[in-house]
Amino acid sequence: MATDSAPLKEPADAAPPAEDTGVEPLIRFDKVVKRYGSHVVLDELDFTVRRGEHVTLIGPSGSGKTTILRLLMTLEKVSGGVIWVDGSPLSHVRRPDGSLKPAGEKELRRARRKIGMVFQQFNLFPNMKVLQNITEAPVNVLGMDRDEAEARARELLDLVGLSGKVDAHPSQLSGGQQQRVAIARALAMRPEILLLDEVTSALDPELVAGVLDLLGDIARSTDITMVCVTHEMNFARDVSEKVLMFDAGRVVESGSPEKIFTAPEHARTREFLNAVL
Ligand SMILES: Nc1ncnc2c1ncn2[C@@H]1O[C@H](COP(=O)(O)OP(=O)(O)OP(=O)(O)O)[C@@H](O)[C@H]1O
Repeated sequence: MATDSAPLKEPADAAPPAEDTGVEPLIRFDKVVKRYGSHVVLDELDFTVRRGEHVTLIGPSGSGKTTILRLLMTLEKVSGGVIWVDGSPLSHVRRPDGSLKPAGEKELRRARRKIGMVFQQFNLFPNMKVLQNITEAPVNVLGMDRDEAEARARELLDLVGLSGKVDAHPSQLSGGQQQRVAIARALAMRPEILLLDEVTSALDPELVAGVLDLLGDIARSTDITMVCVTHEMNFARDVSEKVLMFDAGRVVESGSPEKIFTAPEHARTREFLNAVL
């Protein structure tokens, strides 16, 4: 992974600005900048996600959607601005005087526990059986009792329709089944936020609908907050309450799926949707 050597800008204000509604959003990007060398990928990006909301990020290739998820997963560090999660800075820690400084690896690891991510390429541990893939992080990161972790893993495998595959290795599963295990693995950490990064892009076409149906069921039956990057516009329409259209590292338009897909206001949104729909 390339590292970003650009110095971190100190945020001017250590308190998150209040929402219009008076309710602090679960996620707030506050003038977030991400640079790779001189390439500015996110340009003073502001957006919020409410608790329990399902938000889809759309936009052309290279507009910064995956970067946003990687920043939220603390796999990357911001070059400027602050990411707030549940009223606390994700990207920073508070000094005793209330000012903020960039978070170190330890704080980032702690922050990561609230957030689960499912990747395009599944990223399962190939040498571990399905059950161990799911119990590994709860046991070793959260310190959960192994029996409890296994009981939870079996419940989750039931939820994703794979209770018969407890002892299989990932290589013995189809792509769709591997992605279901990856979803169970993310949920095993009981995250408040689930990040989905083009989770069906690597699947054979006949497996896509099953995985999307499962995610739709999870969205409807839990109170988890979801941020999805997807090229599946029907999924975005069915599952999300808010769609954010990105271009060149900024939100050019946001709104309900109905508004974005049927009456987009911005020319870039219309161009993008004409190309993908
Ligand atoms: N580790 C890295 N080092 C250098 N540049 C990077 C790195 N990661 C991403 N980029 C650049 O950042 C920009 C945004 O990438 P990102 O993957 O976030 O876009 P995206 O909107 O998710 O695109 P896509 O829809 O194609 O996945 C791209 O120009 C990409 O080349």
